[in-house]
Amino acid sequence: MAEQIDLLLTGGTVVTMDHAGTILSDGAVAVHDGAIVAVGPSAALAERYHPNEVIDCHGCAIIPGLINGHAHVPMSLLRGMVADQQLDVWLFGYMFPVESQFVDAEFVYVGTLLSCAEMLRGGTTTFVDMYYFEEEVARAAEEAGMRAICGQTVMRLPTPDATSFDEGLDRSRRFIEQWHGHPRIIPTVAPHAPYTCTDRIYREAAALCAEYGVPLVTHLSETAREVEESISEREVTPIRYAKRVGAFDGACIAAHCVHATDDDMRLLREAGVGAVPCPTSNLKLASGVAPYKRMIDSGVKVGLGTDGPASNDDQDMFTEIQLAALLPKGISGDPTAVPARDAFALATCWGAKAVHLDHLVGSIEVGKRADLVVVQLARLHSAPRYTYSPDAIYSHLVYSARAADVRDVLVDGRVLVRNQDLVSLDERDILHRSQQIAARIDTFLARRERNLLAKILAIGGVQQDEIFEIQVKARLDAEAAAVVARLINAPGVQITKASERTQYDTYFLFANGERIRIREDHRSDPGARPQPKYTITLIAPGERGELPSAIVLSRARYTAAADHTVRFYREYFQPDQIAEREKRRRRWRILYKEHDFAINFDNFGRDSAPELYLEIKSRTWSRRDAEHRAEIIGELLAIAGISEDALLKQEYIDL
Ligand SMILES: CSC[C@H]1O[C@@H](n2cnc3c(O)ncnc32)[C@H](O)[C@@H]1O
Ligand SMILES: [Zn+2]
Repeated sequence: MAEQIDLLLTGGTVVTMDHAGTILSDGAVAVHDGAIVAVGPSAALAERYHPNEVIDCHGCAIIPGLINGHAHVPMSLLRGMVADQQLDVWLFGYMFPVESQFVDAEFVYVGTLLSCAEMLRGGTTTFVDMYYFEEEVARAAEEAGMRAICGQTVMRLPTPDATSFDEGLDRSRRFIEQWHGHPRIIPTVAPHAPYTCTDRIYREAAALCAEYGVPLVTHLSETAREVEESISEREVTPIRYAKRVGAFDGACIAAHCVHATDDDMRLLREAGVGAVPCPTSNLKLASGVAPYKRMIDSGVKVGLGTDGPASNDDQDMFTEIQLAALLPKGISGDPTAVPARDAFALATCWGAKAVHLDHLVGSIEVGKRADLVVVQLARLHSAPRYTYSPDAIYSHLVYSARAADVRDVLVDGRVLVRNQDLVSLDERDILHRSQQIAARIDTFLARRERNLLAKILAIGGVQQDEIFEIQVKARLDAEAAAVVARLINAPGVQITKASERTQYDTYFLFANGERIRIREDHRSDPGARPQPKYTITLIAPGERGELPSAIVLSRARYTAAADHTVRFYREYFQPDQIAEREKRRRRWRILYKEHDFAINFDNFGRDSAPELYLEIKSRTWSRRDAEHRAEIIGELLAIAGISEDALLKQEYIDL
């Protein structure tokens, strides 16, 4: 008598991705209680089973559900927000500031629903995520019916859901406890990357993963710069560093590994770490092309991911598979480098190993969960079909199939997409809610992009010094030393501090008159700090008035420590013009008539042809006080013997 089962998919080309590479041309898959109970010829299974439901798969391939090994699914709401930037500008200039303003539980929930809808329609059934408010990712993935490893992100910087790492770790523990044991959702913790984490963060995250037997998720060796900085700061590559701080003690999923060295690959293989490059994102952020072939050949468990939709910009695993097949060919000149079958394995059986879920998914085999995808084969862009070679189906799936060819999707035997319609999610409602959130971000960015101060504030650490700066400048001649000596030795002048420094200034000039100065300040006087000091200052034109004697009163300067490179700031602010100045400066801080002033003796020239200037400056919060100080500066000029016609009105950058 025929056995009663839940479901039979029949009449399709079954691409099992099992160890033997079995392909059944008129094949069927029997599903019961969420698991695959038989795989075989359609006729045989039709005889053996009495299914409650039959899905006719003629003209289609039945493939294992695709595995997206690295994603930030809520970031679908940031898709298309900024493009064509390097990783640091993209991340520190746009993602982090916008996330800190807008990412909350609702953002994460709606963004995840949007991604789940997109992924399901494109044949992805499992994804590995790392983001904030990860309990909302888990909730949305659960509602969508998908399988997911959900990593609660931790780092040393404050995040949208935690003000410190300790708070983030507590949150991760609560999240893991809440979801641990769920049949499809694996909760875990995800230290963001070596450059945003400390040894302690990795060690404590690894200990938490060990306690619950869940994989640790992280980013490693995504860009060449990351590797260079890791070597110069820690003397090891990010991958060796991750091993040193315990990230590989249990199961680990390492996103990207684009710049993994041969030694790194050995470490990854020995520790059984899953390496998950993200071809589109790695190209779009110009991070590079992962060494797919060398990683595969050296026995590393390799998977594939989309990365977040803000750097991809879609979550179509068919594109990633195609790129993983094409890129190594283009780079090596060897068309056999990563054959279609291997590329397809990266998103199925090998991908499952890379995310440590190969006991459940990744191939169509008896005993595995019924995560299955039905792909139409006879579309305009993929017709006709050849069958003389067993490999032709891989070529078809890798080079011509697209996400839009996916017809039906099952996870755990439950149909989630039927005839290209989402069963578990309300597509129209998700699109509406997504656009509402994006509209708020759009307004915020439109304002911010027009406002340099807001842009500086967005990257953090700014002191809002809205002050009056009173300053006067004079060009000095051969008598310069005598002029300065007269000034600093004058009766009533008390020197409080003296220093010598070389300053390298880069000015960004904007059409509206605003300026940004990035200063590298090296002190050379005895006892000075050995490290240069980097500052970024916004000099807004603000209210600018001139007092007697060419004394300039400017308002609104905002200064912060400059944590990024000049290149970062250039790409982030996109100035209309750039100018550079180098000067040697002797500076005396003096007290005169109970007010403090800075006397700067500046040399822009070479020793053989010095270009000498004297600057007298002071700062205050009050306009009235500024005017009073301007009068005192007039007295100091008289003491120095500087006549009115030696005074300059311009800033150095304008001279
Ligand atoms: C770990 S998710 C949280 C955090 O990571 C940022 N992010 C997204 N994609 C990348 C990437 O490719 N490299 C580094 N960081 C990335 C995202 O904006 C979130 O803030
Ligand atoms: Zn990522």
